Amino acid sequence: MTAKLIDGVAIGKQLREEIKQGVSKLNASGCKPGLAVILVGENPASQTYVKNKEKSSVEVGMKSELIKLPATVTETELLAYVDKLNKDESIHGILVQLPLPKHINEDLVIQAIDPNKDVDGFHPQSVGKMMIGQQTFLPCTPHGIMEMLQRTGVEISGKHAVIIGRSNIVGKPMGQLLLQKDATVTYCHSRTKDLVSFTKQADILIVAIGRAKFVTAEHIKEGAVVIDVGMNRDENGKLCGDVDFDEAKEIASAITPVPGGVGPMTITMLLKNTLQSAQIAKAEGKC
Ligand SMILES: NC(=O)C1=CN([C@@H]2O[C@H](COP(=O)(O)OP(=O)(O)OC[C@H]3O[C@@H](n4cnc5c(N)ncnc54)[C@H](OP(=O)(O)O)[C@@H]3O)[C@@H](O)[C@H]2O)C=CC1
Ligand SMILES: Nc1nc(=O)c2c([nH]1)NC[C@@H]1CN(c3ccc(C(=O)N[C@@H](CCC(=O)O)C(=O)O)cc3)C=[N+]21
Repeated sequence: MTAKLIDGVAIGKQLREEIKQGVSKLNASGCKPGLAVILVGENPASQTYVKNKEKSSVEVGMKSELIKLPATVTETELLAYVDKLNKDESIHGILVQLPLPKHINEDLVIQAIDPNKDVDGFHPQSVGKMMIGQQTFLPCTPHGIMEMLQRTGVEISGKHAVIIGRSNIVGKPMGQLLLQKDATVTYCHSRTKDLVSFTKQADILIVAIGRAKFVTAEHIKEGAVVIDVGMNRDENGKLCGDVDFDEAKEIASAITPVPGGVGPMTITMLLKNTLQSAQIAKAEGKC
């Protein structure tokens, strides 16, 4: 069996067309949605993602502001930048690229972001609202995955979704969103014993670990839908996911590639959240 490819670029493109129309409507009324990204340090991978975010936001007609700070920036200085962006009426979305250097308390920085501008959906208020199903900004990667599943016609209700990874930015919220759509959810992580026994039961397998080609044929049930969140380099320095794509595609019914799967959807959802934030500001007479 050869799996159907879930094309994040194509699905993202469709969505970005819709976003572009929303942005141009706002622009015509004199309100330009603005996204600010704070990047601390010189991590080359982070720089690529941040560049992609900047390029994409400009493509849909938004204002994009990149604030690059040295790895030596103090927590106090960083918090002052966040505060300035909180007060800046031309900015509707604030994203602080993670991870931050060890001398900075990540939780403190995330909590400092105005929840109304928390387009990453990482603020405790956003997380809490998501948990109880209230309207809020949803974290971009899991939200993008839900869009991909829905737009591919994958049935979620009653299915067993198994997630490998329990980070605050991917694994944990992923489980919540699937649960809200009536999946039965299992979380696996580094302490899980006999991982294969769980993954083999998955109708939908979401992999967010950060280890190149960790998931192989033996983990996957025939006909499963496999979503690969991983962003790694293989032994030749080539970008690859957490799933061994060549093996998995013979067993799965549908699968996301890396690159070209979850990554582009993450950025698309960031744009969607920023547009939504600007629309709310507009309705409140603040844009
Ligand atoms: N495409 C995109 O848009 C995005 C891609 N990513 C990529 O996704 C991957 C995961 O990111 P993130 O969630 O932030 O990563 P984290 O490092 O924060 O979390 C990794 C998770 O995987 C679990 N894990 C690690 N090793 C194993 C193992 N051998 N068996 C089972 N579970 C394991 C960890 O378990 P434990 O909790 O026990 O330590 C942890 O819960 C990375 O490659 C990252 O680059 C991330 C965000 C967005
Ligand atoms: N505050 C915060 N929010 C994030 O959303 C966030 C973060 N920090 N830190 C890092 C992770 C990672 N992440 C990615 C986004 C896009 C691609 C992406 O566009 N990937 C392309 C390829 C990129 C390339 O060519 O290197 C693809 O998969 O096709 C990947 C990874 C967002 N993250």
